[in-house]
Amino acid sequence: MNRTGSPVSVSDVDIRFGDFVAVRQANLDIAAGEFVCLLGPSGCGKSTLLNAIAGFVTPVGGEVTCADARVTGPDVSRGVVFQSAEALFPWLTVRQNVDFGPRMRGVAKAQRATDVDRYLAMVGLSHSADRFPGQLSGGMRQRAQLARVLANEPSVVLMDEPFGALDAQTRLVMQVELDRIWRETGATIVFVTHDIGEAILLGDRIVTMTAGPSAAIKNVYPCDLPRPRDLTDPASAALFRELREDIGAEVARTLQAQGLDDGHDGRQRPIPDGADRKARR
Ligand SMILES: Nc1ncnc2c1ncn2[C@@H]1O[C@H](COP(=O)(O)OP(=O)(O)OP(=O)(O)O)[C@@H](O)[C@H]1O
Repeated sequence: MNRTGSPVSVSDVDIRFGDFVAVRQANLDIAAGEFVCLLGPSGCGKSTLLNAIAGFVTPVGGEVTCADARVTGPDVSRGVVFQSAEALFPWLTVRQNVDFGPRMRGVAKAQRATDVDRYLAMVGLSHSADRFPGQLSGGMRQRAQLARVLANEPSVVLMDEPFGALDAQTRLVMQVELDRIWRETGATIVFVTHDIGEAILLGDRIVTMTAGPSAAIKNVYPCDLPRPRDLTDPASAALFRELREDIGAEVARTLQAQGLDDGHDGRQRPIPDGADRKARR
């Protein structure tokens, strides 16, 4: 990739949908080349904040800047990888999907061929270049989506639960691969997830959000554990517990607001004696 990562700045951002306040007063400075994970309970506003950075959603207050330029709409310099691989064009092969952006941008054919081969190799899809998306597994489709985004040489890659629909084993492989690809490209990555382990495996910083409506940035956890990371090492396990308490408190607030409070506070409780034990086996 020719471009290096760009810094992103979210300043006093308020986002509304009609009367509904989705995000309020969000502030976050992301350094060039940093990997930041946005973590929070379902429906809190992670995707909404990511969409504001992408330029799909316009804040009603504050601003988002990328490389010091105000974000006013989508741009190829900020590539988005979605959870659903339906973002791929089903009528094009993997190679044609990856080639699409550079072709639209008028990159010369010979250059495109070299670049597309490079990105397909980077995501481990060289052998499937001539297959159609419908002929790929879920993990392969997400690799293809990532290659298609990288082919546009973005300085910022925005990922919205990209591995959320994958089985646990494939997800683990993809997390390791993404860690490697991020280091190879130097892109800034903002990654939305509700999976605490995934955030610890990937993030330089983990940003938690409060439950919505009016979601706010709650805490920022620096994570400088050596890579590749191991969730079973004591430092990771301690961070996992801290994050579980943080997110658990927000889940409890959501349940309370919905009148569904079960006393859940993010802490592990002992398994009660009796019949309940059977249900948990
Ligand atoms: N286009 C929209 N119009 C109206 N409300 C919206 C719109 N997009 C999102 N919302 C609302 O904003 C809130 C935040 O949604 P968002 O998708 O950002 O949450 P999330 O944290 O990404 O959730 P999940 O983890 O379940 O994907 C939700 O209450 C949602 O219903």
